[in-house]
Amino acid sequence: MRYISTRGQAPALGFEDTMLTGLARDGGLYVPETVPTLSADEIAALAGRPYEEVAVRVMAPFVADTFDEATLAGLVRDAYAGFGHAARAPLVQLGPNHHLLELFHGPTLAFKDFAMQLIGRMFEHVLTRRGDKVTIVGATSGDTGSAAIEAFAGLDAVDVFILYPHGRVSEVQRRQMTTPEAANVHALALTGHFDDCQARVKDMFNDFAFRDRVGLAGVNSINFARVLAQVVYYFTAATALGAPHRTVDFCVPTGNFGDIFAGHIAKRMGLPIGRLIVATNQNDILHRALTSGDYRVGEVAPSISPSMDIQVSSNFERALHLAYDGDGAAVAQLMDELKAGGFAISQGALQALRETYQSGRASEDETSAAIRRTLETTGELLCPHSAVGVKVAEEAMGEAPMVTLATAHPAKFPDAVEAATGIRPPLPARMEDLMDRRERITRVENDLAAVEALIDEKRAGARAA
Ligand SMILES: Cc1ncc(COP(=O)(O)O)c(C=O)c1O
Ligand SMILES: N[C@@H](CCOP(=O)(O)O)C(=O)O
Repeated sequence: MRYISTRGQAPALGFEDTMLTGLARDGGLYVPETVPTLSADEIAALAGRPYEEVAVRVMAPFVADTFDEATLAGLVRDAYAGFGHAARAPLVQLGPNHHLLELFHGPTLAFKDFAMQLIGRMFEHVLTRRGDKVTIVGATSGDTGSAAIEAFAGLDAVDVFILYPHGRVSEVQRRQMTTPEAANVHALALTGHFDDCQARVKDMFNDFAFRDRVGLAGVNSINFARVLAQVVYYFTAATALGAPHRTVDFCVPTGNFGDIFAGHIAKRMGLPIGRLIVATNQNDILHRALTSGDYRVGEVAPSISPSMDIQVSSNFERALHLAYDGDGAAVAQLMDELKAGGFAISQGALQALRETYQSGRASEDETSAAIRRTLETTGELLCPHSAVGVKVAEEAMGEAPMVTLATAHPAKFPDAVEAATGIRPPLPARMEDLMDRRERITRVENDLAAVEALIDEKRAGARAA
């Protein structure tokens, strides 16, 4: 399996180097050159199987040059052993044809744990074999960062630096990042919003001198390994609802477009997904782009679903690469235009996108109302991101069963949930002292040189200790 850059100018790589490389050297994102398919019989055989078994069946063809099946199975088993639900990603019925896929039973209470718990182990395995060490940099609007810090804390072969937007994540998210004591993990509070954090991370990858000197690696969905691990739950959910004999729709709370792009990969593998519905909050650039064909960046407006407060949606580049039939030069041109504020999607590419994606948005009031309504009608307490998904899904219901992804636990966003319902969701017992733990807060300006200097300083400090 070879992976190629969406911009067509970087060398093709195998899985191992794709995972360790992060951003392609031409600024693009790695995607599989061809997507392996599963036959209808192979998909049918996944129904009712344990999550770990489905994970191995789905991922093995993508990673075969790096992990044999037995090794992959071991990593997968260990990755999900700490999840708080035997099904790992249980389905809960919300209505006659509407199901919620609960993706928040991992250690940091968000869907990011599905990928991060696994790639933490993949990195450790590969780096130990190579005798190598890397510096991971990541950008977070709250959940990627906490999941990465949990997954990589204490590993000898990695230093981790996570940029989060100062004052724009929930207190639980911030404390999950700032209270771990392991010396190799660092949360840096950047003055700005998530797009600034993500832009500085990409700048660091594009600063080849810095990149090569510190051995830069990424764990955002820049890294295709992240997306791959998220493909699995589309299979467990759809087969539980009758696939491959029935088509299933998915509604996905969306920001950086990684989770929904994982659904696109599942569809290309042969899973009969009807519609992939992009659900955005008031930062609705993706909804506007799919509706009008114009992808134009506006101000990031803070919302009660802060993890989706994103305007420059990284993985949309991967969807564009497919929609432009793999034309790297066309994608590179659009990304250049994006630097000046936005771009128009060609008619052909827009049509191709709309064959897979539909979209909707939820305002702040609609999100709160969805939390309240869902509690009253089903007893399920939603986080605000999942509520955005439920609201959009309810408006888009069709003939096929609908699965809305519940991307985080309500206890990560207690203020928004309490404001909507009067109920303040408690943290699980193992985290109940989170609010009493000591925080390490490091501020940094939104400036590439300042961020790189801070990372250099902390790495030097760690080496001296
Ligand atoms: C809770 C939650 N929901 C939804 C999203 C959006 O997912 P994606 O960025 O993959 O579109 C995020 C951020 O990634 C998130 O943390
Ligand atoms: N919502 C995310 C933003 C980063 O997304 P990623 O999937 O590219 O890591 C977060 O919680 O950090």
